[in-house]
Amino acid sequence: MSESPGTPEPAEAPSPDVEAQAAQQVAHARRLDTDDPLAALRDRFTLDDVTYLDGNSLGALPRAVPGRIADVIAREWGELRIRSWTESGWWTAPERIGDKIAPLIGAAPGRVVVGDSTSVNVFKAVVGGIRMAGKGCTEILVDATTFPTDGYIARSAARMTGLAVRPVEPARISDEVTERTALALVNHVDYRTGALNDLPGITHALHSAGALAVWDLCHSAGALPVGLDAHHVDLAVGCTYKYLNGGPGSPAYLYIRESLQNRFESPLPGWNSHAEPFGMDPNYTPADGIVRGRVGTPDILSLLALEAALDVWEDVSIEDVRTKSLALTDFFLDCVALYAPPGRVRSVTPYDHRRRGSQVSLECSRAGGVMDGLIRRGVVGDFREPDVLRFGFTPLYTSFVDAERAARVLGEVLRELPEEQPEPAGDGG
Ligand SMILES: Cc1ncc(COP(=O)(O)O)c(C=O)c1O
Ligand SMILES: Nc1c(O)cccc1C(=O)C[C@H](N)C(=O)O
Repeated sequence: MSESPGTPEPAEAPSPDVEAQAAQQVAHARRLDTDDPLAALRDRFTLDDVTYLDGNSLGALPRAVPGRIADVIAREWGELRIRSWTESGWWTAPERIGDKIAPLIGAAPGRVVVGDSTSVNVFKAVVGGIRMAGKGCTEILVDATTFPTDGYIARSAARMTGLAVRPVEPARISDEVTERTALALVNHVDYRTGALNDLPGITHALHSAGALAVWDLCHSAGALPVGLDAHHVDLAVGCTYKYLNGGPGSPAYLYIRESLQNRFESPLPGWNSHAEPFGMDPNYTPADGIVRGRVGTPDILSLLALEAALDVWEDVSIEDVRTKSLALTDFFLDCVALYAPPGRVRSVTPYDHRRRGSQVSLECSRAGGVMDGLIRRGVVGDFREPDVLRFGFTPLYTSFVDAERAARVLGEVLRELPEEQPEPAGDGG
């Protein structure tokens, strides 16, 4: 113990014992990479010497994207110009690319449409869901731990439709839902802790009370099986710039359960969702099916970059991705336990596989400074207020060597940046 409170203790060097164990861990990581059936996919991404563990915020660049976008710009836009809406398939891209995402989230073709941001799709899903709910409904439930944008949009949607909003922890939703609940909006994986919520169980409980289930898949799509159709989810949204690697600001998607599609009344009924968009009818008639989820002219460059990014998934099973994700996060947690000075970090990500997404979040004092130190040494994760270090594992390109290196460098940074000491207690006078 330090003799003078408030004075940081000198950094401790790792013991020779830890160094020997580290050599063993490196060898183990190499073996795991050699045996990894997904290892070859890493070459399909542009990566460098940096250990990139921030794919849960912005996925890495798939190598196929720049060439595809160069062709879209030079040929489809530069030469074909307006003809590309039909000849290059621009007009139908939102549904076509929706069908490419569909198998990754357990949806049949015709249930996913791509376009707009996640926030805009949350608005469509929540208002569209409220419009389909029973007449006596007076409230919606919102995941109390949600990424903030969902909460902001849900509160605005509720105000517009005259319903109340009740924040509820995901684990309590099944007990809190009542016959007055129109729907619940829940994050599948918590952005801060990486905890995986029980989509089948919560969806079932909502349905038993007559409410709809609306899921935000931003932190699960592309990292683990979702099973939207199998679990009868009503509506879902998600972004494509994290584990789907679509690029900064790539368009989000909306899923509508097949049996609800022709009851879905969009709160943003733009001309692209009209049954006859070129009829120029002043009266609105919604298109059949998932096309109803569209709004206005799609962002073609981003949409086609996403389409090229999704080619990486050809022949990849989401179950294999999940197996690797759990192995990576297990291995990282083991390495952190070995390298981090005792008591300096605490995982807020569940150890139970059934409750874990594809990131590890470590609570740590001076987390912002610790993440700066990691980034300076070439390990990129991120920091979320007030004290969480996040490390995202993208099984398509993250290796076990990455996981070991990140934990080892974390140990070094923690030893160099001693814990904040509590203020000395005053004498009360
Ligand atoms: C769960 C969740 N929902 C929504 C968003 C963002 O929404 P948008 O794509 O509109 O920025 C994020 C991340 O930015 C998120 O983590
Ligand atoms: N969407 C982002 C952006 O436009 C800039 C920076 C970060 C993001 C993110 O995706 C943040 C992310 N959803 C999170 O979990 O914190």
